[in-house]
Amino acid sequence: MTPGIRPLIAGNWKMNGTGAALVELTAMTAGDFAACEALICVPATLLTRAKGALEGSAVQLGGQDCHAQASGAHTGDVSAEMLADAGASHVIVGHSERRTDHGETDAIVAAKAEAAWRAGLTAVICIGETKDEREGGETLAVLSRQIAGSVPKAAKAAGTVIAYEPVWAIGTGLTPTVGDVAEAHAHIRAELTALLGAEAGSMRILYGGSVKPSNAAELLSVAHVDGALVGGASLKAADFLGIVAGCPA
Ligand SMILES: O=C[C@H](O)COP(=O)(O)O
Repeated sequence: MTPGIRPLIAGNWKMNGTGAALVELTAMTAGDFAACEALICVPATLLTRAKGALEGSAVQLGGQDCHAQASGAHTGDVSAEMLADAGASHVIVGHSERRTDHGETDAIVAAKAEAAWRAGLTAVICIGETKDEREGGETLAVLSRQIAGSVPKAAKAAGTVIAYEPVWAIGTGLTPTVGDVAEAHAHIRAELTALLGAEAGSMRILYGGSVKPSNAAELLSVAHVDGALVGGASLKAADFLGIVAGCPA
């Protein structure tokens, strides 16, 4: 936690969910969000129906990626403006699965963050080291490089969230030690401050990678951990709300 920052618990459904999954969203709306903000990033095919399911609730809606351009000949892509039109308030950019599966570079991620702001969306910019990079002692250097390349200098706390996701912790059940999380988040805050100045002090830094109800409270108690980006455990309302319950009161 960072004093003065309200935590954000963000779910990322990845390529999961058809209309039948909307019952989980409806169930999430009954949660107690007194201690945090909540966000669910659904597949693009579900955005409009998810907007309906979340109507009137505190749970915000996000997309999982956007193209850097507003429109044009980019078959299969979705622009930030389209996400906003469908009811999204946030979009994830630079998730490691996009960086790996689609060859997204830091420069592409930065362009997507700027596209998100152009459309009035909050950009959730993902960074994180691979297993090989960690074992090679390169974690902090990788984070520095990704921040320098993926976070535009115009980033404002109101429209930007940083998500630290060690790639080797995603979907594996493995998590870094609390000490390792604390070191990484403190380093990210320092690098953001060097890049953005005072604006960085109120920018949320989320932790992602095998967050579940049983470890949420411990992870969320670490300094500079201002919420979580949750994959698998965001697919079921009971698990997601169990993580929300881990937010310090
Ligand atoms: O975007 C979410 C992350 O990739 C974490 O996924 P996970 O919670 O399934 O490990």
